[in-house]
Amino acid sequence: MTQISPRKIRQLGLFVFLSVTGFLVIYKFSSNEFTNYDEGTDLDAEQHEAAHAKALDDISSRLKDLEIEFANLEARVPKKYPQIKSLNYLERKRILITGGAGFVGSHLVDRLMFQGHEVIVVDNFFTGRKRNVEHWIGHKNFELIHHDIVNPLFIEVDQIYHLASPASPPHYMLNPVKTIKTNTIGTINILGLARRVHAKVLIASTSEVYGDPDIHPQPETYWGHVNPIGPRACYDEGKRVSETLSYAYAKEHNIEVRVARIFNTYGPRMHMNDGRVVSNFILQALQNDVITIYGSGKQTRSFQYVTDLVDGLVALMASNYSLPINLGNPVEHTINEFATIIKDLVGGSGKIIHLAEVEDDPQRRRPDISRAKKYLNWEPQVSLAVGLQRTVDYFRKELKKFNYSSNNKFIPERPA
Ligand SMILES: O=c1ccn([C@@H]2O[C@H](COP(=O)(O)OP(=O)(O)O[C@H]3OC[C@@H](O)[C@H](O)[C@H]3O)[C@@H](O)[C@H]2O)c(=O)[nH]1
Repeated sequence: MTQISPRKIRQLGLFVFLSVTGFLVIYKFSSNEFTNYDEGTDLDAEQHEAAHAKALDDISSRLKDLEIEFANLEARVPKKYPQIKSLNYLERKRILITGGAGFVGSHLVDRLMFQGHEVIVVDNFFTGRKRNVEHWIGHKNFELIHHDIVNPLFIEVDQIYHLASPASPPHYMLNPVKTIKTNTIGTINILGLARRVHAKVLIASTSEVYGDPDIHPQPETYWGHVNPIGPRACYDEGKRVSETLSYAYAKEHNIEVRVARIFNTYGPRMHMNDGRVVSNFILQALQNDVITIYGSGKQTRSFQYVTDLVDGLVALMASNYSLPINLGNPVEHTINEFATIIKDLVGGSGKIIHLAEVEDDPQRRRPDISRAKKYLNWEPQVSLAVGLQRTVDYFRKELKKFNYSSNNKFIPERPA
């Protein structure tokens, strides 16, 4: 497409503006004449009004045409993109990210785009959002496809990061059958694609495969303690099948798979409606609302900042290590402690309260990251204090946008 400079666009805008104004002046002038002439004739008022209405219709349809023309011209103004590395033909890869418009996916998109690769995002926008990747839309290295991976996909790629699935408990519990389909049929479709085009594939699994663990911290060799018919089963069993499928395809069809078991992750671009503990507590504190702990608050979690996870995912894809690898931050906190950390960081006058506990809520969770350290030379770099501050800043801005369009308080989501 021909590129037009912003200066030329401004000139064209001015031209359109002058044309419309000129048109209106001429119309006014001629309609006065018409009225004057009219006074001296037998034209009745009805004809007179009809003539005016027609002229107005003509003007408004011409204005619409000009608006469309102007929008087309605007679309041709080259967009400013973040600076990316330039890779030669051999180094540059075509990389598919399923769920690439989601929270984690979009940060991975940024990383791979900055590295100079071609990135194709596939998302059904169930929990992903266009605005997470909008800064790349139109870039020659970037493509966004609205597609649900429950349906097969036919494209040519070198690598696939398979991240598509709702990850927050209230979201994956909302439509459990769909969550199972995404993690089973969706994974089959992705592994089938990897097989056809000989792509290396990384499957995003989860710490939830360990269920409510009776081994602590959790090494990858632990087989887990999962309730197969509980409310979380659609996700944790779905991900377990996803892992099983990966190794079955690797064995039977000789494809290269990588499996990341992702522990609790937080950071900017989490949805305000995410419903997980980090976004809920921050949003509650920012709005001087009560901070809602589910159950006793003695359950523990270990939180990793999203860019640390992205480092781990990219290192895992690049590695030769094919068994599952935990990616998480081993610094562990009770949810009670975490509520106090957020309250101290954000301030806010809301009390910390306890609500009913969530069914099958894992009581302890902390990754053993010896494998990641040994095989990927990876460990988290961003402290909780730094990561949380960035996340609080992000949600503060999001709330401002929300309050701009609504005067209501934002109420974070809860599991059903
Ligand atoms: O408002 C809240 C939200 C959550 N919680 C509690 O905080 C803890 C963490 O809950 P979250 O919803 O953030 O996340 P969970 O650890 O239950 O699940 C997560 O685990 C790992 C990831 O792979 C998944 O994305 C997600 O399923 C739980 O004990 C939960 O009950 C609260 O006390 N209050």
